[in-house]
Amino acid sequence: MNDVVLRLQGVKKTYRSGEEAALPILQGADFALRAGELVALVAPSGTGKSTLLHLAGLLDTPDEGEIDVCGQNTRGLADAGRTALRRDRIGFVYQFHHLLAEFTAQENVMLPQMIAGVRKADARAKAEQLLGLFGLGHRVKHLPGKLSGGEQQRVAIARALANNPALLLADEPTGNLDVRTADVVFEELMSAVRGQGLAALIATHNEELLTRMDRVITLRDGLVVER
Ligand SMILES: Nc1ncnc2c1ncn2[C@@H]1O[C@H](COP(=O)(O)OP(=O)(O)OP(=O)(O)O)[C@@H](O)[C@H]1O
Repeated sequence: MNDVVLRLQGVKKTYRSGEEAALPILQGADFALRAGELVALVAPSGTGKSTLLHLAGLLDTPDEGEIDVCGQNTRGLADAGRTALRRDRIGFVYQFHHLLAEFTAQENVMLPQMIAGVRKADARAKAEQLLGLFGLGHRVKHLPGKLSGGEQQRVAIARALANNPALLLADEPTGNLDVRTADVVFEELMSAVRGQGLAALIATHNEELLTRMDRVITLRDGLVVER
């Protein structure tokens, strides 16, 4: 069985803007992530962590190289195909929660499901189940502005898991929280990922959490290397 959920081969990405010198970030990156694997991406600021996550999440396209998600090659995939693959297979968690302020916690978790065509009652039940998993059963009707930072980030994680993705990508998911809350939320994120057998690639600066990951990778000279 091919259980590789994400594969990058020879991925290159250079930023070019106007008169400025071209900025080569990824220069032939290779990486494979298997189902059930939890991998940390730890690298100095500006070396391309977000770039790598955006490419893996099909939010941007490489200049060269191949990116496969769940065995599907994404080169030449039209926008609609990329959007569908992203919606159905990939969950994203960012440093800042990006919840919709005018929707309740529950509605925020329902939304991606309804976009994917899930019936409203089922989306609501799934949202309740996920929010319960993150200890927010009593907060489902709250607007994001009425939740603490840690609670907001838990809702964002629940939203990322709502469509049962095969791949979770997280960019400093607890970077905006105080140390103690960050540890608790990170722990919950990891147990949800493990519980659902997902593959996860998580960019983090938190060295203490790394012992609980399966592998740690870094970026060196535009390449992915094991740390
Ligand atoms: N859209 C863009 N256009 C031009 N340059 C960009 C663009 N996005 C990122 N960069 C530059 O590419 C480099 C890598 O950025 P990236 O955000 O991937 O780094 P990072 O490792 O995630 O950094 P940090 O840890 O600080 O978030 C940086 O120097 C950044 O300024």
